[in-house]
Amino acid sequence: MEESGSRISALEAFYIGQMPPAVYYVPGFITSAEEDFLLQQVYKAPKPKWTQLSGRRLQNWGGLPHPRGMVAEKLPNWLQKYAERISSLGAFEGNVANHVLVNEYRPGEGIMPHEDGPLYFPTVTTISLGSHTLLDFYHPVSRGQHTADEQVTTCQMEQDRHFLSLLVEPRSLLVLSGDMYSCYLHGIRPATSDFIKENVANIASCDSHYGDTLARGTRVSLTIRYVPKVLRTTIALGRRK
Ligand SMILES: O=C(O)CCC(=O)C(=O)O
Ligand SMILES: [Fe+2]
Repeated sequence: MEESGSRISALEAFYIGQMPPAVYYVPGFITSAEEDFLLQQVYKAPKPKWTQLSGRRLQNWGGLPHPRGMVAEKLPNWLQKYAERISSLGAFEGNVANHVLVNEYRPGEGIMPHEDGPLYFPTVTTISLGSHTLLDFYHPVSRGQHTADEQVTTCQMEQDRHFLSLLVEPRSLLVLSGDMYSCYLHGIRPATSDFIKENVANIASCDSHYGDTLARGTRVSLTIRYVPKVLRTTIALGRRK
């Protein structure tokens, strides 16, 4: 489908204003039956497929992104279906997502503020399963020259750089592109519950309200992306006649 500038026209009805461009939040993107099925597939994966990190564990599907190019592996059908469905909305400018990270966070776990970096096409799409979470956005630490004065130091502290959050509910699709991908950091605090404050930019699209406290359960996220640089290592074999 058409995309104009950094906006994704098929998702325009789900655009979240009052934030830097561009955030799209689609509640109920998948059904409960699809959610159950996807969770079953995630937990069916062989144990070595999991990588344990401090604060979460993950599965990598599609190959390992690398500056010289990713040795691509075919996505399993249960992920390919969603890679195609999301790509057909125009999320990757006509390309089809070829990489999925599955992250599992138990209550109290999270992910440090980070940027997703240059190995991916600068749009990230996330389906959430099992529980909500609160995704926090941060201004980057300024790279300008500073004297070691106390006020500057304070402004660089994590809580001062946090400017907005998004509530991501189970079964939702979140799409971040443009400046929201390239200019800011995102992270998830290692908390067991979330208090919904005025800085939750998409609250009008959610089932919850300001002032609610939401207990976290185990959340599994599917982060579906497009890695443009792929090594075509299988071509020689494929051409043999
Ligand atoms: O679980 C999420 O929604 C965020 C995951 C994330 O930021 C990442 O994998 O880069
Ligand atoms: Fe990320």
